[in-house]
Amino acid sequence: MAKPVSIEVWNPHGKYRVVSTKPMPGTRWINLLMEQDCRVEICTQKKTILSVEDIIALIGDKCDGVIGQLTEDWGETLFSALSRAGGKAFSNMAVGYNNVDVNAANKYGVAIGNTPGVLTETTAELAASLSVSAARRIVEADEFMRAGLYDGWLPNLFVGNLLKGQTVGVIGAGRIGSAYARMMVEGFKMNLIYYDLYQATRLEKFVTAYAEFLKANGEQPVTWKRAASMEEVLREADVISLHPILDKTTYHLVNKERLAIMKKEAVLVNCSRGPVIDEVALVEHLKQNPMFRVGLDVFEDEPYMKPGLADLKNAIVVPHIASASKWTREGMATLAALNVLGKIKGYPIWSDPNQVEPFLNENAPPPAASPSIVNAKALGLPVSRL
Ligand SMILES: NC(=O)c1ccc[n+]([C@@H]2O[C@H](COP(=O)([O-])OP(=O)(O)OC[C@H]3O[C@@H](n4cnc5c(N)ncnc54)[C@H](O)[C@@H]3O)[C@@H](O)[C@H]2O)c1
Ligand SMILES: O=C(O)[C@H](O)CO
Repeated sequence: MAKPVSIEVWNPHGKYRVVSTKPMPGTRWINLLMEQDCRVEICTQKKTILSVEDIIALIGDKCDGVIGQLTEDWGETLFSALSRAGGKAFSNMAVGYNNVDVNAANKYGVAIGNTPGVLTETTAELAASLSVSAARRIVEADEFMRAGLYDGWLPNLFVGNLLKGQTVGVIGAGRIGSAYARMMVEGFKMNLIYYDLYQATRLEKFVTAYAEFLKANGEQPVTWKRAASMEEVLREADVISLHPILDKTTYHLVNKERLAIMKKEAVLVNCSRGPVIDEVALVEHLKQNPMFRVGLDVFEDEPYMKPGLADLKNAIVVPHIASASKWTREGMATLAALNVLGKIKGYPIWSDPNQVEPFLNENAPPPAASPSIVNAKALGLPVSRL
């Protein structure tokens, strides 16, 4: 039997019981739920990653919906517990939902929400920051200064890579991959090569138009290419950023063999999910190739790093903060709450989960719809006509 968990309660007499497994930024999400007759219970347990047993205790005997986190294992056990408690909806406060067994949710008729769009630019900005920081050795240089080692300008001090005119490679050119590509192409005048299962038409159009603009101004135009294979990107690009979803097809997408075909001075950035890279192979590659650099926001066995990674100067490591801007995190909380609320209230599903702005406007009530339910089709949920 799991120990009781500590909770904070809002609107104790609300008709519907909604549980959030973590305190989330902002108060709009709480207010929106309370306004619609929800009693909101927030787990305040001082434990970063809740176990399945902790969450079962939180769900209790009656629970209409749960807002959860990407660190939690939402599978058969939790969906059956939620269903027994009368629950109809679960939403991750994240766009990625590789921690959720959607088939198990379908079996119990539980709608699964995620939070796309609101974190696209914030995440792409961190990927761009890691790219520049790795290319220009910013973290190493900062540590050097703080250690009191700087005793004057030197021609060879922390020499890194120029981005302008080099090639940026994007693997997974969806929402975030495309936003990142635009930042690197427009901001640093890099050429683009990308690999995705689908054609990124809007991205291609953007780069074409930007190239024409540069040409008209007498500057060298940028170029783009959709690669036929991932290997082509790895071979040709100087900076490579990974932005696919994590599934069976992307697990260890970057492995020992693929690292070996990359340029010796390439920069590799990962703001997707840790297991997309074989981290043991990466540590070995970094040791053998000191001019190869990485910027990592995510790790294979989060919160842990593979042995040796933390000692390497050619690795920049940050703790899964790519979506951590105030506006984005508050927006993620709002979207997650509205996903759960929408299902409880029997609202339809928003027709385009890429266009979630109407839900984020603080000056107007949100549309009567769930912003993004990933198993809407499987559950036969109606789509909003708004
Ligand atoms: N580090 C963070 O804090 C953070 C923040 C946001 C998102 N993410 C991760 O980023 C992922 C992408 O988010 P998004 O909003 O851009 O999603 P998206 O669905 O818009 O983009 C994912 C892209 O990956 C492509 N893809 C899928 N399988 C592929 C394969 N085998 N090879 C190449 N491409 C493949 C898809 O076609 C799609 O274009 C999320 O699933 C999440 O895991 C991480
Ligand atoms: O998938 C996501 O949304 C991230 O990992 C957290 O923002």
